[in-house]
Amino acid sequence: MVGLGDGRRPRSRLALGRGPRGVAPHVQGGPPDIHALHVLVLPAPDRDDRRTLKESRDTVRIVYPPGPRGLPLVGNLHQIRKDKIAFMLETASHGDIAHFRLGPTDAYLVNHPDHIRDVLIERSDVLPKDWLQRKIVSPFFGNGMLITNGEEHARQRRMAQPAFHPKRLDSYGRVFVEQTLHGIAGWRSGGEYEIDTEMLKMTIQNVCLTLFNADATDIVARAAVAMTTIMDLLSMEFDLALPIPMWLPTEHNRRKREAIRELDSIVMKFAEAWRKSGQDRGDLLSMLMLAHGEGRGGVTHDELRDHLIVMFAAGHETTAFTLVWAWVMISQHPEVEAALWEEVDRVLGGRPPTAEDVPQLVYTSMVVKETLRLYPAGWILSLRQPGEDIRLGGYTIPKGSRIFISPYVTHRDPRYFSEPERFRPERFRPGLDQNIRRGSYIPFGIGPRVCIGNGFAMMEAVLILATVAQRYRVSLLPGQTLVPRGNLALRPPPGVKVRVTERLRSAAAA
Ligand code: HEM
Repeated sequence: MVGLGDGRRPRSRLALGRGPRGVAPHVQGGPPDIHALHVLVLPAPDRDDRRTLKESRDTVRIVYPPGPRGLPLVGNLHQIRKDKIAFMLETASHGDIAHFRLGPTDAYLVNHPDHIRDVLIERSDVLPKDWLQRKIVSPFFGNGMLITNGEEHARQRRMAQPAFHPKRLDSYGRVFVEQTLHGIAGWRSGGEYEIDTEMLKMTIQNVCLTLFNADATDIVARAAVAMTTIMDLLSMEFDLALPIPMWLPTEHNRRKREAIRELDSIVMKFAEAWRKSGQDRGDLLSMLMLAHGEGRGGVTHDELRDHLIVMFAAGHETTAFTLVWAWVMISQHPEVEAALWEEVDRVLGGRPPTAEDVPQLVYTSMVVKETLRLYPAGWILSLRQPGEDIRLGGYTIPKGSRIFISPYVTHRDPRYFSEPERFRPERFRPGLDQNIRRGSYIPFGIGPRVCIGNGFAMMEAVLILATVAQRYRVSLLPGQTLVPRGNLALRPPPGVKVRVTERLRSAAAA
């Protein structure tokens, strides 16, 4: 018997924070028609996976780690569909490696920092991104960097890397601040705003101006709607473990196609504009366009589209949602708000920040890091799928199974973060942050697939927070229930309402 108890810990030690044993106080649902469809056409693993899983079971007696009980045929899909976040929290309470089923397929939630490092770093060569997930998102991401594996992934990553070089990031700082100032120029003291919309406007502009040298003013609203539609539809397919073939004439597919067309036309217009000017501006789009051209060993039209879509999609919502949660947390924690104001006033002395100020904005960075701990936009990493049977934490994980890692879950584990539900930026105070166990804090992932936009996002979030906090108090309007939605990204509910008050006035009133 392979160590059944390995790494297991008592259920009661995981503070769940979304109601008893992780059951969220709300229930999310999808349309029942698709669920019915799922039971009928639940996708089996592709032919190769089926063969190898059977081989694995014949040769190795599989001992499953503990996990939540599922139903015949659907496994645990019905629970995942009901509330994914609650399901993952509950699953983690079974142990460091917990087993569940996505229909006929074995799935594992890996929730120990050492095993997480094993999966994402040490064994990453035999743990590529999962085929089902790739199939679901490929109508949108094409063959872009988020979903490719092996040499193709390494090639795409090399191509994009120069756009994220620290020297380039410094030059992006000016854009981040200018766009924030531009965004808040229209604010009225005492006015009420939807902070998610405000943050999305800024981050969409930032990604377009820095990486594509393109002004996105006119497309912000359309892009945000199309992104939400796509993310909701793809997320629904994930919940059902069911890639809905694009040729099926369903309403779901019509909406998906329309939203993809909208975003395609947005990013390809950037490419057209570049073509007209033909100027190398040193941005990502210029690099791709100069390498563009079939037969020249450069990127093809499809590759260009896929690169642009991946960067556009991965590069704005994640940071915007992080900032929304940061404002929610700041407005609920007066001591954090006071420390933030003290820092921006002291370091900036009333002038707008620059990239050079970021190292001095220590507390502001701590606020961003703590926000990313409690509300990591990438709340579940892309699923990994062993290319061979692997041993992990005393168990054999068969080839073809699915491996889940959830920063949201690990970041709330009291073994690695004391009082995990409390918002305490202090844990990231330089010096203290060395106590954080490696592999337990992974908002950007780790290893060869770590977020390429990590430095971009941190600088952007710190500069936006500092620029706004310098001028405005952002207060959450009462009467809102803010339960995070475990979509592809961790989304705040739409329309988070705040009141903004000019800092000088609010100080006088205090
Ligand atoms: C707070 C903001 C962000 C968060 C929390 C975040 C989170 C993540 C995570 C967790 C991954 C790894 C997924 C995995 O291992 O499965 C990832 C990958 C990626 N991110 Fe980000 N991200 C953020 C911002 C950005 C930005 C600003 C960009 C680009 C401008 C970006 C582009 C990418 C790309 C292209 C990948 C795929 C990298 C690869 O597979 O090699 N992200 N991100």
